[in-house]
Amino acid sequence: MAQYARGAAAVAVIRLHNPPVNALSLTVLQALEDGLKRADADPSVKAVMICGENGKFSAGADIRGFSSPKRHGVPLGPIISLIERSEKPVVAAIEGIALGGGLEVALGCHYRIAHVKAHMGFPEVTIGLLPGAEGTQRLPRLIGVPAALDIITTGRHIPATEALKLGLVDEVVEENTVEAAIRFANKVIGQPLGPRRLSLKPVPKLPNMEAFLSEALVKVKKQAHGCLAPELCFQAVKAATEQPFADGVRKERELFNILLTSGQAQALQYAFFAEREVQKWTTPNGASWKSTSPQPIRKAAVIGLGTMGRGIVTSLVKANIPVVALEQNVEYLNMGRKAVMLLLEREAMKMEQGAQTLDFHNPARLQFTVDFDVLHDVDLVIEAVFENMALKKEIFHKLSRICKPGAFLCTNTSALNIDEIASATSRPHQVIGTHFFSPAHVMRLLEIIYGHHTSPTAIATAVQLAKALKKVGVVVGNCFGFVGNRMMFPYVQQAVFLVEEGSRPEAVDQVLEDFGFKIGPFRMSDLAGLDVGWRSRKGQGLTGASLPPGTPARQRHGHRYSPLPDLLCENSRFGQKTGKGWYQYEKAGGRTAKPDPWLHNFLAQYRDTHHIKTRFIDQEEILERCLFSLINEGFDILAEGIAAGPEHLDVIYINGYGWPKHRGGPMFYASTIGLPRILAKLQKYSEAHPDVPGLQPSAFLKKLVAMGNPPLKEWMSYQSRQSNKL
Ligand SMILES: C/C=C(\C)C(=O)SCCNC(=O)CCNC(=O)[C@H](O)C(C)(C)COP(=O)(O)OP(=O)(O)OC[C@H]1O[C@@H](n2cnc3c(N)ncnc32)[C@H](O)[C@@H]1OP(=O)(O)O
Repeated sequence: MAQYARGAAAVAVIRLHNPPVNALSLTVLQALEDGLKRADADPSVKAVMICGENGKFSAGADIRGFSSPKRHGVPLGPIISLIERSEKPVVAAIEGIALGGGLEVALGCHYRIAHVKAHMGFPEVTIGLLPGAEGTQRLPRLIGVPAALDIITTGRHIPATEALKLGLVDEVVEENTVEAAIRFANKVIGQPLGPRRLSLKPVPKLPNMEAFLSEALVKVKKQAHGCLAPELCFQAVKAATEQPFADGVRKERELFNILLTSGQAQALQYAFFAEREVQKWTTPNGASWKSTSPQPIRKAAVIGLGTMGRGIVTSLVKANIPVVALEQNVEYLNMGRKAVMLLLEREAMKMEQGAQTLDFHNPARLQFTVDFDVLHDVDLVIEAVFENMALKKEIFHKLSRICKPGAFLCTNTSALNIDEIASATSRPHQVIGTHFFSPAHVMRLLEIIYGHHTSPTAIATAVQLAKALKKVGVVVGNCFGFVGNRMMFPYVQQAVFLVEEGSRPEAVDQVLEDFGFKIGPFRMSDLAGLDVGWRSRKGQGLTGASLPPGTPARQRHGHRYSPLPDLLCENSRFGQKTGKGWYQYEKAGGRTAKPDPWLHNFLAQYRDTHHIKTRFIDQEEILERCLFSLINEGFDILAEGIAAGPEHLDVIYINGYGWPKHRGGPMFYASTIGLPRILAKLQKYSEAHPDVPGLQPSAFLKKLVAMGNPPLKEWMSYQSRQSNKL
């Protein structure tokens, strides 16, 4: 609701009230409208001030309302017009946040006063919509087209200081914003309101508007990766430059309705709530976020300053957590220190532009050492050495001797068994997996893996750490590859099989990039380094010296196997770092992938050698075999209780694996395709390839189809009460 009260002297106060973020539900809007009418009708009221309860102006429309079958339009626009038409000055007092419809309310007001710590923005684009309560028409009139386009098409939040520079707010205050706004309202009583009504203002002209808009459109499309909302946001702002306000509003409404019914909005809104849902972690044995408090992390350590360790140190420093960075010898330490300092300098430059500072020259905040004993007083250690079980166990054994009793011991691994690592310590309950994604100071995902003995406190602390690092932490169970990589294995395997059968890396990548992945599986393998998987396969005895003599080239343990990635490595083609992999690059370390005739010849010879009849493979088969095998693995993961729900898999894929967010994650995508169709296609492909287990439909998928294809929210109620395999 919105509370109406009389402020000092002649100012009426309307306070938006809908915890926790004062979302503009229908009740709030009704109360806002009633408050405005009451103030208008009361001759003793000379000005109105609108603010929000609990130090937050408003996070905008109630997002859940967009998927409600009853709601299709936005009733907010007419209320904003009502505010703007008021004959009494209306002042917005912006504290905390004014987002989406919240900012649109503020734009309807004649004046805006913001607290210095407040943030504003139009994040609608991130949930597949556009500012549909006349925001696309008012903002360019207030701050000009370039700034408005940037804010509306990116959805970024801007701090109050930037808002002041742009002219979005009239004043920024450090004191009590509500009191400042009431004082301000008293001062402007009686001043003409015409110039303050944004709908009456012309959009500021640019000398080269047409050229500016064409360039801006190219940029917007390039960054959209198939997402519709940024381009429609652009179209709405463009309409403001071409049409009078009322026609622009009509265009905005038309574009808004296209987005609302596009399916992408639903997917993005699902992703918004899924990200919040996974914070409320639970484990199959009943531990949960509700009953567990995290321990404070006042000091942390990182072991290993390779690519991952460097990014993790940078993340911790950015989060203001004092860090000890440890390497095995002085030579590696110096290399690592240089690389970390470079990363931090770059980050500091970015942060200074946003008026924040980064303190990393102070040894009390960042210390480099080769001495394990220095770790005696840290609260948490993140081991980030390369994937070698023996080495990790040796390190954990040492840590369990040196670290203080309460310290948590985290391992940054992408696949190794957390329990085996924990078994090397005397405190397995404090051991937990923290799988960072590269580059670790950029990527948002942190996969948090609990082992058999991991305590709920260790989980809660790792989740809290993720939050402090501004990452999204997803808690999952322990199995080979955990959730993300386990689902990735069949996907990459299918991509390689498709190339064996007649496709080309560039054709497979193109299909998946057209689907919306930032990067296809072959480009991704080249980027990550083909030697990483090669080392892992050698460790598993799938290739290399430990392979028993006489093992068929294309079979392992009775299942189909492709030696193609191993053969590339044997030819020293490790991907970007060597300038050759599935593609060729301009030089070692180059980034521009070009199809490689050498590889095409090599594939032709390979197929001849193994008597594989080359066939044409269409886009549908490429897409379905890659995606449906990944989704199929997801159903097994859910059935085993490795993840608490499909949202977890989706959040992992969106934030760690470049899955297009506007498709809502693999499991949401499966729900939109329909499980019966996925099952039928998997059945078809597994009949054609009976030696590929990844194509054999998961029992849980079959069960859900048999239960009538229930909505995603209900899937887990059909999972038998089976805890994960540990
Ligand atoms: C046309 C379209 C119009 C007019 C619109 O206004 S569309 C909505 C535009 N606004 C947004 O997209 C804002 C979305 N919210 C956020 O970005 C963040 O929640 C926040 C910056 C406002 C606060 O972040 P934080 O402090 O980290 O808290 P949470 O994100 O965890 O949120 C707290 C709970 O509030 C729920 N929430 C937040 N915003 C909305 C909203 N607009 N509608 C409905 N519910 C909202 C959020 O889900 C959290 O609740 P739980 O999930 O924990 O139950």
